[in-house]
Amino acid sequence: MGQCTSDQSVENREASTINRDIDKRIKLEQESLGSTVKLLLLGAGETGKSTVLKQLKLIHGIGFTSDERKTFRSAIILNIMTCAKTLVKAMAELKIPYGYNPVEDRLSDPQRLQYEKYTSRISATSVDRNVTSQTVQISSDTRLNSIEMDKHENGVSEKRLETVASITQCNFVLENKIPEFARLIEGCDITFCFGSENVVPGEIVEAILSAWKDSGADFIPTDQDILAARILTTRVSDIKFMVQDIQFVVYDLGGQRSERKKWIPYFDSVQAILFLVAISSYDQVCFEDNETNRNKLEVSPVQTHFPSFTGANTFENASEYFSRQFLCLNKFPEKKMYVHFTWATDTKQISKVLATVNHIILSD
Ligand SMILES: Nc1nc2c(ncn2[C@@H]2O[C@H](COP(=O)(O)OP(=O)(O)OP(=O)(O)O)[C@@H](O)[C@H]2O)c(=O)[nH]1
Ligand SMILES: [Mg+2]
Repeated sequence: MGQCTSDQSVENREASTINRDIDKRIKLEQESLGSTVKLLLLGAGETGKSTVLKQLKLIHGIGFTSDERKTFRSAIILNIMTCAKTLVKAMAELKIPYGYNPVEDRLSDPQRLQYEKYTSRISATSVDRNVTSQTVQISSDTRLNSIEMDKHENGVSEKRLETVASITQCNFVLENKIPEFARLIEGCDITFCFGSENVVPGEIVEAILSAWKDSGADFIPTDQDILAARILTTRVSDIKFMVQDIQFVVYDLGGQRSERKKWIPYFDSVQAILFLVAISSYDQVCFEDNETNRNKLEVSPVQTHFPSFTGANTFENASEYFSRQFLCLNKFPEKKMYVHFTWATDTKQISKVLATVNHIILSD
């Protein structure tokens, strides 16, 4: 009995020490939460939320670990291959020859516009839905090794199409297929074909393929390559950083329809929501590059998709119109809404916007 009592008092003492520790931790967390600014990155899929999170890592000096770079490397290769599949299909359907040079070989205007429209949709339609943070992986699978490459083929061939299709249909990257893939699309003007606004812009595809030829599997993506990489978010990730002695925590949530049910628990004690919209997706064309934009606005006038838009079909008018559409949705005038136009993949531009956002939050 005596033994029992003494055991109980030891247990009680231990329990109360643990309780005290827990209370202390909760108090500390509450104190630190008091000076924490919580932000959510929300918006539909492929609007640039994860890109902004990557930018925050760069801007606040956190950067990417070598494991992260390896994951992005796999994602980039898979992105390129998936885009290439669409590209090769488009070239076949529109009868655009390999070796096509957009400057010297003028396509007929309707053919060119149709092609531009087709390739500008690559980002929206052809990204492999299986490229998620969980599934990106490299495999040296040799099942497809027997594919015979038609290296010296000129012009579009069924065989070439089939080869790209088989290389890209797997849910993982066949690393040993990269050099073959590089040869396969050697005949087309990659920069033009991929454009500057697709999931992986042409310049990056070109750089990656040439790096691959030079360094084989040693290719490590740069920060800019990583900003262009597309990995669909299925896991919430966050980043913490300090601004003027205040801790910011930013959550990146998946924007695909199936992911949006995960948003609800994150609304507690949120200071601001950064809601991202891809302005180009009014019909899946790009707004960022002035020259291309203006061409594409001609192909796909805003009024066709938004009949209430009555202004001249210009970039400025359309931007102003979309901004008004969003501001009108605010049902709570005491809650302020600010609209910023930016390009999430451009670190300089995005850091200016984020500085303004921080300023607004801290002065409220
Ligand atoms: N051209 C252009 N591309 C962008 C921009 N922002 C993001 N991208 C690209 O668009 C693709 C999708 O961007 P993400 O940041 O992964 O999109 P997300 O909103 O996180 O998408 P989910 O995770 O599915 O919700 C990536 O390949 C980015 O590089 C932009 O402002 N301009
Ligand atoms: Mg994302």
